[in-house]
Amino acid sequence: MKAGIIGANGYSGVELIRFLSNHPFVQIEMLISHSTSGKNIKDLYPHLSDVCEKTLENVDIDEIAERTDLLFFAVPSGVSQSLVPQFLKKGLTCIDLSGDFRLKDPDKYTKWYQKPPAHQGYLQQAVYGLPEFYQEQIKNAKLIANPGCYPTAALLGILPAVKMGLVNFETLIIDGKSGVSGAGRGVSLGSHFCEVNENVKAYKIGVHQHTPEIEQTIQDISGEQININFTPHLIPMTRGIMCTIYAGLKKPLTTEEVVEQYKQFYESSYFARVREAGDWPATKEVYGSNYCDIGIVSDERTNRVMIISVIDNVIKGASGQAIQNMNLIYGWEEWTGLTLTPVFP
Ligand SMILES: NC(=O)C1=CN([C@@H]2O[C@H](COP(=O)(O)OP(=O)(O)OC[C@H]3O[C@@H](n4cnc5c(N)ncnc54)[C@H](OP(=O)(O)O)[C@@H]3O)[C@@H](O)[C@H]2O)C=CC1
Ligand SMILES: CC(=O)N[C@@H](CCC(=O)OP(=O)(O)O)C(=O)O
Repeated sequence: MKAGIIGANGYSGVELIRFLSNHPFVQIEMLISHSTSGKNIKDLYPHLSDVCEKTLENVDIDEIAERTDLLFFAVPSGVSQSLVPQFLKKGLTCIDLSGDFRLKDPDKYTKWYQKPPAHQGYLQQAVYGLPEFYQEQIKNAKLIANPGCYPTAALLGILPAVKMGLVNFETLIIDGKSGVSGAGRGVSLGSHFCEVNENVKAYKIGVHQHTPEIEQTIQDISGEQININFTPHLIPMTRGIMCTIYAGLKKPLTTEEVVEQYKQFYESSYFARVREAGDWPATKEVYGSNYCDIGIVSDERTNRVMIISVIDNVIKGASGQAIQNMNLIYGWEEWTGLTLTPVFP
């Protein structure tokens, strides 16, 4: 199978190159970039020397459609929606890492992304690429809306409790912390070393674009309307996301009881690892891997459950999950090319 990457010179793009270079059934056919076409990827990223030394190419719809079977879109929201439909019409499978096709309601996209939405038909066609919950739909998809990084960590943490009917939704609070690579390779004041180092900063409180994505998926799984409180923070590390989730329990349960239910729930999910009672995950324990690690505490004093969920934002939060989705579409084992042990220390 021949794959292309649009936005190959960004952080998610180079992670896709790393995984696809090790994938037994995929050949990287084209690396595409609009600002660095003509350059060799190894000159932009020397760590790819001898691994992938392809020249970046321009966006040429007909040529891309002729040479590739599947395209990854590792470009910003607003850009994907102008490109994806042209390739869908030519029969290619499209996996979009941006937020352009995640929200089913175009008005919500306009409100939270402050941009015009993609055409409604494509929003309806897109399958939300969270394999632990939408595996059957993903297998038949032509267009995948790969989840956002915070929603991946938050949803893998809370959705089992939602699906098993353990928690009250009106009390749901999600506190997210992200490493700086979540903002991409582009330079900005917010990701400047002096602004991030020795600092912890909350941002986009109450207006973060991942809020409606988390709400939409919880509503889809539960069938109930919900509004959440979500507060993202930028912290001085390169990779990793931790979401700490607080929810009221419908009936009292011990930590051991909730842990046991989560373990059973994720028994057949390769990439979701549930910790034993009293063991809480840290971002370094999933660094460089496609795992999501989940720790749970039931606070019997407040009758709340607290769930700690960690991922590598560029992998399970972006490129690794995109490869997992590709594997499901092509009928390969979901872990093909993704069985990397986390890098520690
Ligand atoms: N980093 C992360 O942890 C995560 C990222 N994502 C999403 O993945 C996508 C890529 O993110 P990331 O790799 O971090 O971003 P980067 O900023 O590192 O890379 C962005 C890429 O988009 C391309 N690009 C930018 N503007 C345009 C344009 N107008 N037309 C065509 N290409 C363009 C750039 O190429 P060029 O230099 O040629 O302009 C570059 O390759 C985004 O939608 C992001 O939200 C999702 C989850 C997590
Ligand atoms: C640290 C950091 O800045 N993270 C980014 C994540 C953006 C992202 O993944 O964008 P999508 O909307 O395409 O999902 C943010 O919080 O906006």
